[in-house]
Amino acid sequence: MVKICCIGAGYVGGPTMAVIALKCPNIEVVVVDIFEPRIIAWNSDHLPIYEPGLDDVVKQCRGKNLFFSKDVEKHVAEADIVFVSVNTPTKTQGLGAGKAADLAYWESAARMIADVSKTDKIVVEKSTVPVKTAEAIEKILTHNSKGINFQILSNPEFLAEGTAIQDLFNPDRVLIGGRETPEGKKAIQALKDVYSHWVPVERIICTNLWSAELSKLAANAFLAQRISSVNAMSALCEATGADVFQVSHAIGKDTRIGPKFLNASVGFGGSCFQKDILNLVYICECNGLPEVASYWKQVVQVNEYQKTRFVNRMVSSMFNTVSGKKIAILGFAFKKDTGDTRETPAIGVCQGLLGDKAILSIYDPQVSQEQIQRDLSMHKSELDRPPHLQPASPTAIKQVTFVWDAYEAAKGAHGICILTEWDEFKTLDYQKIYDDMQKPAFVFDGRNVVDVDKLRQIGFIVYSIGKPLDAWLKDMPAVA
Ligand SMILES: NC(=O)C1=CN([C@@H]2O[C@H](COP(=O)(O)OP(=O)(O)OC[C@H]3O[C@@H](n4cnc5c(N)ncnc54)[C@H](O)[C@@H]3O)[C@@H](O)[C@H]2O)C=CC1
Ligand SMILES: O=C(O)[C@H]1O[C@H](OP(=O)(O)OP(=O)(O)OC[C@H]2O[C@@H](n3ccc(=O)[nH]c3=O)[C@H](O)[C@@H]2O)[C@H](O)[C@@H](O)[C@@H]1O
Repeated sequence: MVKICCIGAGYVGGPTMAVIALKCPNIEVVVVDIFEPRIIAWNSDHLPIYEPGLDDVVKQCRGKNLFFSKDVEKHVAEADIVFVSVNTPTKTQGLGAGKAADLAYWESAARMIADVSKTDKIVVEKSTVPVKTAEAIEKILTHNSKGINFQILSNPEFLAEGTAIQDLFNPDRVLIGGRETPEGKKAIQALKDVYSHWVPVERIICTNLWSAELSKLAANAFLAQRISSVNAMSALCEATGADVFQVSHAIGKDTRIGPKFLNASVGFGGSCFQKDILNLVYICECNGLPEVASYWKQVVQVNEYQKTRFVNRMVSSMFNTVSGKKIAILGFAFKKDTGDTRETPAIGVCQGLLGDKAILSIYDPQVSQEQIQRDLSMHKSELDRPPHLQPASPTAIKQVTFVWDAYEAAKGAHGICILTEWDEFKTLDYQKIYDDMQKPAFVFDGRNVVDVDKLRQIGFIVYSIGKPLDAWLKDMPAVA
């Protein structure tokens, strides 16, 4: 029986390995992690991450050919294929701080693989890494290899959170990069054999190592670039009376452009877009390509601008101050159908409002109070670290309360601010909400989920990104 071990039981390692186990009953899959609470949760009825369909997949194979363990070394030693799916956050100190990927967790995993291995292994880069990482990993493995043959493959993951199971069941493509030697080709074939249990062969793309590594960074950069492009247009729409929804629809009908990823928003979030683009920027700079670097950097800068613009719009609409005013924050996760808050635009928006002394009442159906406290009180560099390296208890912020209901959040509020596109926000009883709010009552929709005309009829002053402005907002001072 082929044995797979995956180092890192996070958003990628957990779901990806669960699907491999489900689709390949003849393969034993063990997911290992140094953070014990996560392993305990994977072995319980309350999985550590919320992902539609995941519970079902895990229930079907856990204990049969899918295992979660903290015994990292034992399972790595026994495996034929070792996936490495550990954190690769942005470096916060030293050379390349603020841009380069921090490969410390990857390096320590590689050293451990070299130490404990007694048989030949295929080591698979599942984490998103800078192009040429495989070369460094190869050096670590071969310098300590005691004659063991390691083949390194790059197999970047393209799943999106909230649709991870669907994406894994039916991927647009699986990408495998490897050395172009006979041993490299054999290793590529071994991994291809795993995926071809359920992925049509024409969707399995095999390349050299560097193309696979760079394609992952490029894919995320292209996706984020589309969002920043449409968000840049949203600012122009507000200034001119055009409607960004109509503009997106019109341009998306061009088959060369396509309709996806053209939703204007308060900004993109998630653990990867920003870090991967900054990493790309750093690689360009290191390769003497400053113009290419500054092109991609602009994607992140427009994203920052969009969040600032949103906060400024809120404050200026509400008589240029939100000091002492209650604002209901609906949604904190970086997108719907996940409880993940990494790099969520909600952090920047809430911090902006708190900076102007607002009182926030936050509701999100999947994010815990503790997580929100951490996000609002801890420094970004602390949040990017693996869980076992984060401070245990965050400082509570007095101006923030947490509620488990959108109506409760909005009671007595001056304004509502929608930061995640949860479906339930589309169907709230906005008349009831309006009746319970201070007047004038404002809605700031950072995800374009509400029916603007209907809410204006109720009496709300509505700001919806990239939509023609309410007469009230037009009279307010210009925003950054
Ligand atoms: N979250 C996502 O949707 C996607 C993430 N990626 C990439 O996948 C990688 C992992 O991301 P996530 O799963 O989101 O991170 P995560 O933070 O959810 O999981 C990483 C896990 O690795 C563990 N870990 C770190 N060092 C370890 C070590 N030496 N030994 C054992 N366990 C260790 C941590 O405790 C943590 O549980 C990153 O490189 C990311 O860029 C790629 C595609 C999608
Ligand atoms: O490398 C990764 O981590 C992953 O990053 C993204 O996946 P994810 O961040 O989970 O979610 P997306 O659906 O891409 O959304 C990212 C952010 O962009 C925002 N977004 C998305 C689409 C859009 O049109 N507008 C928009 O503002 C979302 O609300 C969210 O905040 C990519 O879509 C995945 O292919 C990739 O594997």
